[in-house]
Amino acid sequence: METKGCNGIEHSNEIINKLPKVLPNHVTPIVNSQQVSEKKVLPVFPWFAIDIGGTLVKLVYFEPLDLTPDEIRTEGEILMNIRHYLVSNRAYGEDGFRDDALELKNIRFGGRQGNLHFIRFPTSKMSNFIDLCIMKHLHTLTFQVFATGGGAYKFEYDAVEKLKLSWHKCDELDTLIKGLSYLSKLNPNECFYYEEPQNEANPNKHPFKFDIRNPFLLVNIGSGISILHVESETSYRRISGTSIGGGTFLGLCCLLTGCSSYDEAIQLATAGDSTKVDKLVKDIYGGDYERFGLPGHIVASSFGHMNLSEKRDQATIADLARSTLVTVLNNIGSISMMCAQTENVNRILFSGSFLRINDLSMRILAFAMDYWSRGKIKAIFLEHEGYFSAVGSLREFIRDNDDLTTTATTTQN
Ligand SMILES: Nc1ncnc2c1ncn2[C@@H]1O[C@H](COP(=O)(O)OP(=O)(O)O)[C@@H](O)[C@H]1O
Ligand SMILES: CC(C)(COP(=O)(O)O)[C@@H](O)C(=O)NCCC(=O)O
Repeated sequence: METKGCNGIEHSNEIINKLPKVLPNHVTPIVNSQQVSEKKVLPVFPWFAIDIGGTLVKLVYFEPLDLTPDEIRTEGEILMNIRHYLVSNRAYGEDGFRDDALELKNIRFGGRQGNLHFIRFPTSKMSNFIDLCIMKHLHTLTFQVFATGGGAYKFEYDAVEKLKLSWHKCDELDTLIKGLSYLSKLNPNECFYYEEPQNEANPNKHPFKFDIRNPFLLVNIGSGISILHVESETSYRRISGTSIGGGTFLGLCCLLTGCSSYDEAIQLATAGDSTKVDKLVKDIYGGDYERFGLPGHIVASSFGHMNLSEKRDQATIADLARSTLVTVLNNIGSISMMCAQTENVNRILFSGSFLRINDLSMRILAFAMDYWSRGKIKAIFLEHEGYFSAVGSLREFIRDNDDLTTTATTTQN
């Protein structure tokens, strides 16, 4: 027999059988034995946090490796069940995935030793996920959940009324910086840049030694885009934003090419040629527009060829996908550049799941920042792309304020 799974997809019984059976509710909130220092009382396990975004739900789970005999007795069964299902699988039905390449092994988190796991599934399946939790009593594994992203608000009623959870909402931009602060210190390879972004075969990727104490621009490319001027770990302003983001790329690609997933859209874009679709400066000038420093190879008009039927006939779906990507990137690039210049910063960090499996976009952005700033502004990218808010939320859960002693100061643009 097949059963509706985590994301509304079919699970085989084999997987369902691995799911935890009804387990006692964790009725004790933040108490317990995990006293790592005299001052710090940590919550009971399991430790996880959720970021419910406009497109993707990101879930992080900390798997402890240093359980005390006491914890094994009280929490061991629950953790074994989670291990069985979450940690030993890479896919959960058709839509849920554990990004095992991103797993951080044997790290120190909140004074404990363990592995940090990264899991995602589409937000459109969130209701199915809640139903699955009810059906399989998954919500009884924990007492409280720390949630961030717009869905922390949107799904609050369901979480509280249907799952009977103590639901703690965290702001997605506060947690974004909190997560970035933690991972960039923990992981020496977290931040990186391309020395030769135009060299497709070897763009020369290097780790970037990032110091969060110097001001920088953080451009979070999710469904839409938020642009933050971060002055330190405890102070930032959301200076701008644009609705033309990752959701726009994916939505337009689905419309124009008939593709049905982000991975497919990126594959198409990688194979395509945007110059078949976009009108370049040289298509208009026959060469460069020298007087104002516009080289012939840059795009004068995105999709500018598509008014002509013969050009439309020549353009493949891959070309359309590539042009959609380049259009979105040109917009992100020019807004980011303007913001960096206005705010007088020379580092732009790009985060968000739009950059997942998207080396092409990172190279395009890196080249554009370098070219238009004449080498003054550096584009920096992040290995854990869209997971920072979830990690920041997990830090909120364990009240890890080692490097963020107060809630960040924020100002709306
Ligand atoms: N598996 C995926 N499914 C859908 N979109 C994806 C996927 N992987 C990457 N993306 C891209 O990431 C964007 C969402 O980024 P994310 O940072 O998770 O934002 P949000 O928090 O709004 O969900 C999508 O709009 C899409 O461009
Ligand atoms: C509303 C949002 C903060 C939600 O975050 P997301 O789920 O897209 O990561 C973001 O989509 C955004 O900043 N949009 C741009 C809105 C604007 O400034 O025009």
